[in-house]
Amino acid sequence: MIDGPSSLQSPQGHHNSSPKVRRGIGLALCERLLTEDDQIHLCLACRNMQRAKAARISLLSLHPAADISILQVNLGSLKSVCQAATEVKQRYRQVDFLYLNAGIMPNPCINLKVFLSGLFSRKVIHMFTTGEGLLTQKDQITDDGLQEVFETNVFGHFVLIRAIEPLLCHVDSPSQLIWTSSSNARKSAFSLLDYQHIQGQESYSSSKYATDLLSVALNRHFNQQIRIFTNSFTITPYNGAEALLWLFRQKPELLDPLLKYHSCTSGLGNNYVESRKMNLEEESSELFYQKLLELEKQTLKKLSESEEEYK
Ligand SMILES: NC(=O)C1=CN([C@@H]2O[C@H](COP(=O)(O)OP(=O)(O)OC[C@H]3O[C@@H](n4cnc5c(N)ncnc54)[C@H](OP(=O)(O)O)[C@@H]3O)[C@@H](O)[C@H]2O)C=CC1
Ligand SMILES: CC(C)=CCC[C@@H](C)[C@H]1CC[C@H]2C3=C(CC[C@]12C)[C@@]1(C)CCC(=O)[C@@H](C)[C@@H]1CC3
Repeated sequence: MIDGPSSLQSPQGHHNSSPKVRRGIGLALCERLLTEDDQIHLCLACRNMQRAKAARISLLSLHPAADISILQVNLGSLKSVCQAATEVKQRYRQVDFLYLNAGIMPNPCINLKVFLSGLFSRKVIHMFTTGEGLLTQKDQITDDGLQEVFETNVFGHFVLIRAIEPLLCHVDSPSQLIWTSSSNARKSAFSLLDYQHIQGQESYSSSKYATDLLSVALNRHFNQQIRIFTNSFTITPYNGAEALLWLFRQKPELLDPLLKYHSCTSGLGNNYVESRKMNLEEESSELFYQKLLELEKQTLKKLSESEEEYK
């Protein structure tokens, strides 16, 4: 099984030999999965090996008998994604659960006007749970020539899924693909004509809506995977992992691919999962899927040509 990257960081943010564990949803999920069943094999796919090792040590301190391995992957680099996929195919015959957890929101900037008017309106709870229209981000371009938020949150995952497809599609024991979206996903922030969100300033909202769209198309094409979402601004990573853990226990064939599963916390602090219909059309999901197949073809060709040049 592969988990999304763990969230670990040294106290000052730079990497040293013993980084402090920064607890994100990925690590909280691993802890909860092992508490549920410590016989599973966990593979932590992380971009930073120091943090991955520290995450492994932290998990082993709680579950000494656990079987945990690590793998390097930077989702913002197609070369790294392809190398990771090759490594996965060498190591495993099947992946039962693929949790796609990594997601970035670089340089967030709060719109104070929207925040203050939201604070004194009836939409205050909606604002705090979805952050709708509250934040803008400054995106940048990766070495692959793609928008960083799009490549990290969407395209890197997409290429990885497709590259390890043979390990996911076993007829007798289908795999589950669980992809973390957000309640910040917004249709109006996304455009099929600008799916990388080059022109706007809400790349995070756009990328999470793209995740929702893709999950529907992936489900249609593979019919074995499911998609998930972590709701609202999570008070703790433990709460944020609620829906992810709940999905671990579900039979995928009983889940509706047009629903999103939200991790929620009540006023009394109890966690629960709520499903809500996604605001999307299946035709758009298919169109987007086809566009990504085309982009994958182009970018992988460019990558292999540049690798040939360096030989
Ligand atoms: N926190 C919240 O309120 C909510 C979060 N979400 C979503 O949940 C997911 C996890 O969020 P959370 O735990 O809060 O966030 P964190 O920032 O704590 O964790 C995100 C993880 O993604 C990893 N990552 C970032 N970029 C890359 C990359 N290029 N390649 C590989 N891994 C990468 C980071 O690795 P590294 O340790 O190297 O930085 C980090 O471990 C995200 O997808 C987020 O969008 C959704 C709704 C609400
Ligand atoms: C300036 C003061 C006093 C408060 C600002 C609060 C915001 C920083 C905060 C309110 C709602 C939050 C939120 C998110 C980020 C931080 C807020 C805007 C997210 C956008 C984080 C990532 C997600 O995926 C969303 C679900 C969150 C929605 C709510």
